[in-house]
Amino acid sequence: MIHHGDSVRRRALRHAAFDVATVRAMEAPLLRSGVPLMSMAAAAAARVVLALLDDMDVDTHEAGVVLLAGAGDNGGDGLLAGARLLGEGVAVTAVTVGRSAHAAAFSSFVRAGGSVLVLDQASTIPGCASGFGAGEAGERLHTAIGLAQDADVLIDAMTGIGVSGALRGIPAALAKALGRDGGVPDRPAMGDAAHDDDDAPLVVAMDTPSGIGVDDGTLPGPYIPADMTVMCGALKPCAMLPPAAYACGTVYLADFGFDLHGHDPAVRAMDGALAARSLRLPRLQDAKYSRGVTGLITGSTRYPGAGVLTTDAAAHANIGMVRYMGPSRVQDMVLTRVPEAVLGKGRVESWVVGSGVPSAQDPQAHADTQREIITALLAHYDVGEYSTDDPRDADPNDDDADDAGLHDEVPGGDAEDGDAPFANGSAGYAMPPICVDAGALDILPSRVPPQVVITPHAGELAALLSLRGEALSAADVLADPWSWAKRAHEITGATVVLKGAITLVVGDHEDGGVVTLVSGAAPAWLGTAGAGDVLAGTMGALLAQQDGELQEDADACVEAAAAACYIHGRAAALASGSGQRGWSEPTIVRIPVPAPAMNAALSDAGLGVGAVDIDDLSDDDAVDAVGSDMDDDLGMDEVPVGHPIVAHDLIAALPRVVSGLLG
Ligand SMILES: NC(=O)C1=CN([C@@H]2O[C@H](COP(=O)(O)OP(=O)(O)OC[C@H]3O[C@@H](n4cnc5c(N)ncnc54)[C@H](OP(=O)(O)O)[C@@H]3O)[C@@H](O)[C@H]2O)[C@@H](O)CC1
Ligand SMILES: Nc1ncnc2c1ncn2[C@@H]1O[C@H](COP(=O)(O)OP(=O)(O)O)[C@@H](O)[C@H]1O
Repeated sequence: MIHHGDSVRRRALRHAAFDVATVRAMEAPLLRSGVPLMSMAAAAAARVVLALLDDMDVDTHEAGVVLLAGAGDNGGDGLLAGARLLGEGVAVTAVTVGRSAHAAAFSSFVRAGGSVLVLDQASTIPGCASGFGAGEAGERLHTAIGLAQDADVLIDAMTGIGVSGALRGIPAALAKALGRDGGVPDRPAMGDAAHDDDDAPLVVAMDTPSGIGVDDGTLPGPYIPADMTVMCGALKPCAMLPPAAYACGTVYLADFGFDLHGHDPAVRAMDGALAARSLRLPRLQDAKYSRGVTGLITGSTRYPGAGVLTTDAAAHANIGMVRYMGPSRVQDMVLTRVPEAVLGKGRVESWVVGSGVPSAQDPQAHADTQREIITALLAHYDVGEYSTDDPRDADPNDDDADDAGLHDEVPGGDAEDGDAPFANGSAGYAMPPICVDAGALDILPSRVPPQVVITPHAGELAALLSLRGEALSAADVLADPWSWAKRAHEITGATVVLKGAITLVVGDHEDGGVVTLVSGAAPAWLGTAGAGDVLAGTMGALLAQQDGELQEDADACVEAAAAACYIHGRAAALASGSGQRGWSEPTIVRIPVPAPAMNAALSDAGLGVGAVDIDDLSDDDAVDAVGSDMDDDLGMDEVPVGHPIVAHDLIAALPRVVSGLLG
């Protein structure tokens, strides 16, 4: 729940995304009281385009802008933005893609001197050609594509939050020719990332790139990847969720003053302040045990390095001690790198299992004792079968592991004082939090409590769900990661961390339902072998320093898991020196609401609020007031590229990230 208060609201605007129904509910009171949202959106977009032209060193009087205008209010926003740009001397051509166009916005555009190219044969736009034959329609489409390709800037205002499903008809044909037919934008992440093809126009999307899944973050068909998106009023889920977030480019959020109070976001993004809440500052009376101990059953004779990386990462992520369990060769390697690691069983506040352990498909799996030990441990987290009933109603003592006598075999228990935390058949809900990674994912019990955090990448999530009856490939998961992460949480009960450039964390909400946090703090240099092992170790450390709260507080599981991802990402950023990120918070473009007298005058003139004539807003009311939070220079070329890193660079950076967040 977002509460009011200016700084809270501004942070929420940057870090909370609301679904379309909620955005419509937030805009409704403003529309009812006559606030000219469309003009404000247009002013913000025009401001961004002018700053972009300035950044490109293109004189406004020599600039060519093509605007793809749909028939709805999104097209209206674009047409009014076009009128604004015409007023600044920019040559703007509107390509109308629907049968109609927003009447008042269209007339403003034409009166401002804009050129129009109509594509729909059945167009009813006043004063424009219509009823032309199929041949001419094809020629017009061809002309529009050529114009768009030659433009300095292409404004995509075909569809916004009113889109339903994949683009069809003329918008689909344009998107196919000018953009992509599904799939993630194929661009380098680094350097002049926003624009690696000097001949193509820069694309500014109005509210959302046309054709993307606004509420679910999918790319269901043709769309035009945007270099920048000027989002109206509040972020939508597509601005945070992969793969659609990669199609939004840099996001500028036009702040209309929506009251966020009482509206739950669909998705939230991690930031440093939220991550810091999951870091435990040492207390005066602390010793190594009270700062948190993580036990690791990771690495194997086949993949020994994962034992080293997970243990080393955990030891560097703000806890008091690490315990390592694994084959003797790996133990030796761990001790060489982490001499402070304690070998063998003992009391722990969290576990990390599975990194570097062969999965069932691996020919070596049967020979690996790590799998057996992990299986025995995980049996203690088994809280029953998945059903549509509340899993917490399951009998916590109905534990097959007891029958199998596995409790005696489970590593752990307190070697120092004999007080084994889970050797008494206690309920899975009371077990220490555990990160289940890589090779342990296929031995996850059917149903586990939320303090079980699973950390699959797309391929591993597909395999996990396939074992539970969903026939799924990695490509399926990558195409709709949020749905599949939610499905995995629903089926297993675990807190799900689906790794990627934007990592999704899905878990239980304290009020019931599901909560989603995203973290995209890392540059793409993080895609390197062993990075997942470092995340698992970091996760274990974050889970260990929650003073036992995770067994009580489902929200805290999601936050601690997302904090680990964020800290891991920040470590990659620090280690690589790169300014590129999987996800960046939007720049807020503040748009003061025009004076009530102005609104009254507009109403008197019979102009519906979504149909404000651009001429009725003075510069003072809109355009000049817009730039207060936005630099003229968009700084597109100034993001440092950084350099490649290896997993150990990440580990070395972890303490500095912790200190930066706590400081
Ligand atoms: N939130 C805010 O505060 C503010 C919101 N504002 C703006 O309003 C926008 C929402 O406007 P909206 O409701 O008119 O819908 P919009 O996005 O123009 O789409 C409708 C058009 O798309 C078409 N279409 C749909 N699906 C399609 C498909 N698959 N393939 C092809 N075409 C498809 C559909 O065609 P039809 O289905 O009718 O044939 C119709 O023409 C919002 O995004 C923002 O820009 C600002 O003005 C002010 C503040
Ligand atoms: N393009 C990218 N940008 C940012 N982070 C990435 C990118 N690709 C992968 N990552 C991150 O790198 C890590 C890779 O983990 P994983 O696939 O398990 O690797 P490994 O098995 O080699 O350790 C994850 O934390 C993931 O989020």
